[in-house]
Amino acid sequence: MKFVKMQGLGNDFIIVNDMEEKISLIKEQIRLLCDRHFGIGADGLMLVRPSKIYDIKMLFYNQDGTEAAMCGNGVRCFAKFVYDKKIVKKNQFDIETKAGKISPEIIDDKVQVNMGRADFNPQNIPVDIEKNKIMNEILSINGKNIVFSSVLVGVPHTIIEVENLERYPVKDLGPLIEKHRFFPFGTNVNFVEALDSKEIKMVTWERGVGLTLACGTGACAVATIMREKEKIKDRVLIHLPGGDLVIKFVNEDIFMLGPAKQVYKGEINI
Ligand SMILES: N[C@@H](CCC[C@H](N)C(=O)O)C(=O)O
Repeated sequence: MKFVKMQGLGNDFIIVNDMEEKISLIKEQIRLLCDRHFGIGADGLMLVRPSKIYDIKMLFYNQDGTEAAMCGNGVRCFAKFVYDKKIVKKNQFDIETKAGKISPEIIDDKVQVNMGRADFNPQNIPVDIEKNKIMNEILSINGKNIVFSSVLVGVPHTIIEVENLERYPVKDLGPLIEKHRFFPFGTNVNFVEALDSKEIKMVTWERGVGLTLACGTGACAVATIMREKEKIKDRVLIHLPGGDLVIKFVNEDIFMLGPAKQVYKGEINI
């Protein structure tokens, strides 16, 4: 199988042009391909498929082989891949994903993506709490009360504001919150330190992966919740361990701007 390895802020992906490869991968194969010791190594894998409704279709799988509806850093890499390989021959186009239409624009070595609107409806996220919005709710873990907010940006995200990101037990709490009973399909968990009204520092414990260097949908979710709390306005610079993303709002649409780079290409027996 031919593949390309790409990364967006260190969130790394295997991309397979399935219009040429025509493969069907089972969960265990995806897990093995993403394994950093026994496979290629990646946070996720994407398949390029033809679309009947938009310019191209993206299928996304996490490192553990589970499918996710969307991936923000992934979609930038995917867009750069299909544009560079001339699979799509225009610099602004529409991608069919399981989270609906996602519209990227290639701007030099960066990709700006219209990620659509965030969904606050707890039934859609989903979160098992009977409220209209999940803002500043409390969950208890090991006797510790944690204040959280949740939103759907293609995939479920939970946001926890902390005073000092470096000192917060992200690795201990991340997996416990990811699988907390409030979240029937699990959740990505974003730990956030607000620097001021224009800059935010964050780190994400990703559902189906663990700690990653960056999360694009996570950055959009964090910006959405911080805007809802009136802590930021319509534009914010987000610092993630792998680098920076700019998130801005045009009306209620979320735009994400960031890099996407090919690391190498190769061939592997599956
Ligand atoms: N890395 C991603 C999110 C990928 C999906 C996520 N792990 C999930 O299962 O929801 C991003 O950049 O958005």
